Amino acid sequence: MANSNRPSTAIAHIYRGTFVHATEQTALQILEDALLGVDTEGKIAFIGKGEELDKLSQTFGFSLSEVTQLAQHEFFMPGMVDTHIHAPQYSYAGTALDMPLLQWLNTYTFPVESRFKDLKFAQEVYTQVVRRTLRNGTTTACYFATIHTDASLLLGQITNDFGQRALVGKVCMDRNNSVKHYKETIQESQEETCRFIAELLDKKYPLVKPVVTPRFALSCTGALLGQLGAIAKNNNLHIQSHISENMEEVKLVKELFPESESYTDVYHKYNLLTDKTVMAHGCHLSDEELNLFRETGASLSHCPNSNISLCSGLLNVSNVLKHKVKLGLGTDVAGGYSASMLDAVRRTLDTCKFLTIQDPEHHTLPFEEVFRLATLGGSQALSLDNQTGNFEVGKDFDALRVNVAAPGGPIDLIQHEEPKILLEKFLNLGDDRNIMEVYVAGRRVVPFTEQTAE
Ligand SMILES: Nc1nc2[nH]cnc2c(=O)[nH]1
Ligand SMILES: [Zn+2]
Repeated sequence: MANSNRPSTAIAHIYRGTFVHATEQTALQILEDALLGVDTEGKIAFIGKGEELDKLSQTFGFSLSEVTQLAQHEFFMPGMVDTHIHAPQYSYAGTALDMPLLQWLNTYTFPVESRFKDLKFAQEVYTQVVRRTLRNGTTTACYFATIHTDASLLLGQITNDFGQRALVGKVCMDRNNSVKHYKETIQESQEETCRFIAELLDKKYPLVKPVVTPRFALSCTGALLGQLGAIAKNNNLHIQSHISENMEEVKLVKELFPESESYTDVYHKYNLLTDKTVMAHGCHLSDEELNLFRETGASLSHCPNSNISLCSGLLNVSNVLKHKVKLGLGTDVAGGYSASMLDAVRRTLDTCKFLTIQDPEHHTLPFEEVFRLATLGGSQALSLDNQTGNFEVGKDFDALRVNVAAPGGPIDLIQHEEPKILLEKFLNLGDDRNIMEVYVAGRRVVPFTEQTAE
């Protein structure tokens, strides 16, 4: 018999077990013996209690045999959001960490990135980075590509093929004094950015969007920054860049843009600080600059592995949160040597502890708060929190099925642990062996399918 209250979209999957996620109100909410239904469009249709099974099955029209039951040491958590990662730099991840930022860019980064004119090389590296990040639980990634439009479009295609949610940016830079062949004229940068945006949007990939990407103030003339601000505004697009990562960089920005009051003011002047802007690092921002972030709705991406590896600085996360600036975590491959967001979680906790060692008054973040940053916080930082970030009815089902006791995995369970302890163990000790399945917008994207396998 038809149920008159039945929702119009059919239910495709129902899961029963433990769900952990963050909300606006609580950094960690644990739902034990919960039921979650995903509709045929990949959206969360309902979240209820196990005891409501009969009622829910009638309302939503599914049979009890369709319910997938999680095992004892399993839980679902939201997919993680990498708010800052350089896809081409994956080619040398884990190496070249012996220099500070500006020397590192000139010596390693620019020569490698200039090779991405070669689409075959780009295809190889971009396929590997998308596979690796997905397998490690990154359901959403905000990518820098290179200055090459066609290779950047290819990165968009690869993320779409694998089913990863992504913002993809063709890098813009019309200043480069050290590797002279790796830069554009202002006209090329502007025209190619427009071509990149138009062609990527034309593909109508459901989960992949373009992001306007000035590399950073030192790589761009004021005129280019102004044009990119206008392009973003006219097309209502996301913006990403770097800010205040290292002291030498901050000093040079002051010299290059003497008319601006601060590094943040440089971007603000050129309309690059909006509620769809994410800036990486921000280690050396003043409180006034953080206020400007809050006022404009721009967010920060905290990239602790990179900040430590390149000796750039230590971001005071508590101070950023105190200023109510939106904050997510980023791997910043390859300044950060790990492409795993679990590493970003751990390095975030380490950085807080370094600050507490320096000043015992410094408030160390609980792991629950860092869990929130890696999931909901990241989605907010990318202004994608109406689609992803936690388990709310109406959002897309972006999720990791975690088995803390996965056979052959890195975690030994000695006692009968409660869900909060299982999550803490996974965040501190787990790896991709514990991530049994990854879902993006309701579609299972890990394990890889025949189409996405090598
Ligand atoms: N970490 C990092 N900082 C940057 N600032 C400008 N470009 C880069 C980059 O590629 N990596
Ligand atoms: Zn970066």
